[in-house]
Amino acid sequence: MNCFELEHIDYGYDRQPVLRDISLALGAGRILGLFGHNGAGKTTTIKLILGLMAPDRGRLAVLGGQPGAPDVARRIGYLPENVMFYPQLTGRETLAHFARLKDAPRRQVPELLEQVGLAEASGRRVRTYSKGMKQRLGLAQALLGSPELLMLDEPTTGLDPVATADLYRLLRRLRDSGTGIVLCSHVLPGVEPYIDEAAILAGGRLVARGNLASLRRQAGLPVRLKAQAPGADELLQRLNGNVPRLDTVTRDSNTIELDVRPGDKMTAIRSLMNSAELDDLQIQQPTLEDLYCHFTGVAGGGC
Ligand SMILES: Nc1ncnc2c1ncn2[C@@H]1O[C@H](COP(=O)(O)OP(=O)(O)OP(=O)(O)O)[C@@H](O)[C@H]1O
Repeated sequence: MNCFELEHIDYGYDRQPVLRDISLALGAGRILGLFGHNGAGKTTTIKLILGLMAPDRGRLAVLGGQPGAPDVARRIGYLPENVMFYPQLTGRETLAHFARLKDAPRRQVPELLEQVGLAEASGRRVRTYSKGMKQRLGLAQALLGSPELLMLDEPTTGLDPVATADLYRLLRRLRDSGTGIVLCSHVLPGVEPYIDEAAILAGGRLVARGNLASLRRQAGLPVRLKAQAPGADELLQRLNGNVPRLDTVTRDSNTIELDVRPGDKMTAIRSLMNSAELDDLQIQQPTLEDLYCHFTGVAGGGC
């Protein structure tokens, strides 16, 4: 069973279209990165999955049922973009309050506070928490009830690099235990190793979706090769004889740096490896940021 299935969804606020013809599904035990500029419709997509509003057109199934139905809603964890708490409650009291609302086991309260690194601060009032601590408390709240589908809207906001890495490791563990996760963000650096697939929204449409390998195939962006050799000139000449289309070349006396088309990559690598002088070779595939810029650019947005 998929965590959710959206088929040809349209949605607009006050008849202003925001989402158009969105089809997207998430399987159990997968992490989907949902990306788009500010206002692209990421939060709106999440709210439709939560059942907070109904699509104008299209079919939407969540955890095999109707979005918003009580037996579906209690199996979903959600971290909103701007998480709000009662400032006078402690972290522990806050989580206990949400556990009651969600009908989640009380024993999860200390376990989750420990898991998000707030065990020591759990007796402090939330008004004394930093932004990152509030964000972690929000994450603990989303994890109450061991959700089958976890949706996180900009979860790294306010987190320092160590806390961000901790969050991604935690998400990986949850994914490995079968949770489907949507990671919604306009912050791309660092997220690439942790997602199984990406969906890119631009202009209200889903302009790309798939795993990174398939997005790279679809985009056909050049692969960058960086080679170091004492006779870089000679290396370049040999390469020019073997690789039909080099897009760009920059070099100094010991380095050549060039972009080759994906189909020419292996020919270029073999040619470089055949050189006895080659000291070092680095291969840089297009990054998630490159792919994002490509697909939003094609849709008329750009980076
Ligand atoms: N309650 C609302 N009433 C009217 N328009 C809205 C409402 N909520 C969102 N919008 C509009 O819908 C569009 C999509 O907003 P949404 O919040 O889904 O984008 P987002 O991709 O999550 O953006 P961000 O990265 O800034 O959070 C925007 O143009 C926004 O102004």
